[in-house]
Amino acid sequence: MLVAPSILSADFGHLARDVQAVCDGGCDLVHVDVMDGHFVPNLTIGPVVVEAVSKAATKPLDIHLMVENNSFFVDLFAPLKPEFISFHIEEEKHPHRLIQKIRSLGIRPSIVLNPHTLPEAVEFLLEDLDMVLLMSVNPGFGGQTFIPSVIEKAQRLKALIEKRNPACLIEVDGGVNDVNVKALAAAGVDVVVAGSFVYKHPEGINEAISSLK
Ligand SMILES: O=C(CO)[C@@H](O)[C@H](O)COP(=O)(O)O
Repeated sequence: MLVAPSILSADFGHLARDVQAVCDGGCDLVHVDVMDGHFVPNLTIGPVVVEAVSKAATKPLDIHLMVENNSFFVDLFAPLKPEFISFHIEEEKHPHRLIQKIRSLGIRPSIVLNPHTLPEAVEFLLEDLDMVLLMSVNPGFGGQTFIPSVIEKAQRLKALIEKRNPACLIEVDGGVNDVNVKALAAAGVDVVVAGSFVYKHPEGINEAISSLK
């Protein structure tokens, strides 16, 4: 299992320290939640802060856009050369065009599905995608409770991926811990995002990451 700690649960007063800590602790990606206060009822960080994250990180960035006007935000973050940019299908009229744009910028494209969105919504985009991110909470905040129906959804998505593009990864985000990660792994999930589990683990960040792996 690849692990992408969400820096939303970091101490923003010591952001570089907390980014370095998850990288030193063995994470695979650094997950960055960009929220605009419109698509979701929360506002987080823009390119100035994400540039500081990118300088502190020794692992690739995994940027999750929770915004209106995806294309504008892709342009803002592309110069930071993240590994992935994920955008919500619920907020994009022309997802195939945006996938092509992200790839043309040398970034791996990924689409996010909210809890209610069917996995079939991305079936005919899979061959152009490197990852599909399934939300296991409603986007906008860290520390929420895992929605168990995502496990069945991951199984359905995995079957579509095996048919259309076996190289495409499945990532799950929200309320992930060392218990539900086992069912996620069995369902075919490749990457988990975890914020509070990693940053607030009583035995520390390294133990949290290794227990998810
Ligand atoms: O995108 C989001 C929330 O919108 C997530 O990345 C959360 O930040 C994950 O935090 P936990 O649920 O693991 O605390």
